[in-house]
Amino acid sequence: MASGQLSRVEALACSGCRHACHVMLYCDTETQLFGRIPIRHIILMQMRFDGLLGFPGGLVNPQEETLEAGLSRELLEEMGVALPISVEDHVDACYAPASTPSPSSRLITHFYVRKMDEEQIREAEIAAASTATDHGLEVLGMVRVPLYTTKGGGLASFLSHSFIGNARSQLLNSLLLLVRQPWCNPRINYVRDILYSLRLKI
Ligand SMILES: O=c1[nH]cnc2c1ncn2[C@H]1C[C@H](O)[C@@H](COP(=O)(O)OP(=O)(O)O)O1
Repeated sequence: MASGQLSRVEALACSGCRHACHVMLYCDTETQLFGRIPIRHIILMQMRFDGLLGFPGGLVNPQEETLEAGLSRELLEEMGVALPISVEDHVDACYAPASTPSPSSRLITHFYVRKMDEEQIREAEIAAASTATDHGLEVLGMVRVPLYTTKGGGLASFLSHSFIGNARSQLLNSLLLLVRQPWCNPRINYVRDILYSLRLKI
């Protein structure tokens, strides 16, 4: 485990720590941009009220509910859909940079990754812009991550925006996990190629 990272159990053992849970929802897709650029995956992020990009989710109090139940509750508010999140979807927990001198009140950010069907992703996008109570308030809109390069743009441009907390590294680490899955289609090596071409440390 990399330094600063915690297991779910270690994170929950921190008495007094605050916990934030966020999730990367994604699916495979056959659709092509301009009918020729494969999109391959739809990965959902959101434009937050503060103008920063992040993943759906929020603060959870483990004294009152499980991390996963709290994350599902946040998803209902932000995306208008009740998506069950399980412990198996938990991929990472780490301390957020300290904003207070007291280590016991530090924020731990938990990250989940959940694969869905394309139909479910599309339904969630529609609900997020229609029935979600946070729409236009805490959440200005869902955005898809462009997983390709275009002349002067694509993933590189997306990554040059401002992200909340460690959301940018959560995205990059998840992309790398995605390409390392044994079941992964070799086509997906394009992600590794893109990250190399961006000279990102991977
Ligand atoms: O996407 C994220 N990745 C990592 N950390 C994040 C992300 N979004 C927010 N955060 C951090 C920074 C925030 O202060 C806390 C709480 O998150 P937030 O979503 O703003 O919580 P509420 O909706 O206010 O419950 O987590």
